Amino acid sequence: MSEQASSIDYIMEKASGPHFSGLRLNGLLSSLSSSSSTSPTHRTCSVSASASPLTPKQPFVIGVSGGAASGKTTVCDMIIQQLHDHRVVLVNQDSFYRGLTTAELERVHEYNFDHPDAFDTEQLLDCIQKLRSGQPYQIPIYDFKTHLRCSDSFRQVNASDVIILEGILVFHDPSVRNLMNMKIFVDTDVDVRLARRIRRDTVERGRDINFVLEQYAKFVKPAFDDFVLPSKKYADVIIPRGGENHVAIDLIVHNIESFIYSAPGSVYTGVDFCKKLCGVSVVRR
Ligand SMILES: Nc1ncnc2c1ncn2[C@@H]1O[C@H](COP(=O)(O)OP(=O)(O)O)[C@@H](O)[C@H]1O
Ligand SMILES: Nc1ccn([C@@H]2O[C@H](COP(=O)(O)O)[C@@H](O)[C@H]2O)c(=O)n1
Repeated sequence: MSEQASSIDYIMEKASGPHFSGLRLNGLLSSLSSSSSTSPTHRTCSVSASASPLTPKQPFVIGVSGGAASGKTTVCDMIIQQLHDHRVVLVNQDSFYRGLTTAELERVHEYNFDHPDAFDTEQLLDCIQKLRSGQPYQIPIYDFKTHLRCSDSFRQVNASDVIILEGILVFHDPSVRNLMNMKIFVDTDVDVRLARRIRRDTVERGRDINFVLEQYAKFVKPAFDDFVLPSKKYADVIIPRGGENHVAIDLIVHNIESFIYSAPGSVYTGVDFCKKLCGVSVVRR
């Protein structure tokens, strides 16, 4: 054990006598989180109480929405990196795209991938409900080049402390949205999103520039205005500039950790949380 960790243990043990009542973390954390959520100016560090209350050891569910190429995946990766002491699973809404039929494939230029009906939301809901109740799930694998799902392989996902659900329309369906304990919207300038999309779709997805621009004007932009932007109002936290915004990401991670450490039935103790605040790595019991 490092010198820093052992001295924190010493301080906590010393404080655990008659004075310990002043250090009850559950009370401290709930009062901190309720005070931050009451003021609109502090919304960036509040956590939604909209989902049903967490039961012991139930995973913390985070929804991350925003326009295509806004930086959702990048923000999720940064959160996951910082939560390295915990079991975190990332679920992409993209994995639940319906595979196109032969007739749809023949007229792919006319297919709207940005409409809510393009996703199998029933299956996505089933996935989040199972993961939330601690069961494993086999997530489909979607191929953006063929517009089909892999018929014989899946990504096996196991029980975790935190579930992050990322996608353009994860706030659209109320039954999916209501499973979330925290909702984040990544807010990136429209020109930046389009520039990134052109690069990604031509370089990584092997698409023709004319297809990309036509799809953008016909489907992506209108669907952003009709479905994605209106769902921004459900967000608890709005991150301007996505992954560049380290301050917002640090605040979010801190808030998630305070919930993990104070959840009823948590495997962590108050000492763990104090260690974490002091920058000491905490190992799961
Ligand atoms: N802050 C950033 N600066 C530069 N490029 C970025 C930044 N964030 C994301 N990107 C790039 O933009 C593209 C889309 O980002 P991604 O995180 O996958 O967005 P989304 O998941 O919203 O589609 C990727 O190629 C990624 O590398
Ligand atoms: N076969 C497909 C499926 C989806 N798209 C586009 O992907 C975008 C959403 O993905 P992000 O990772 O950027 O959130 C969406 O705007 C769809 O138009 C596609 O082009 N082809």
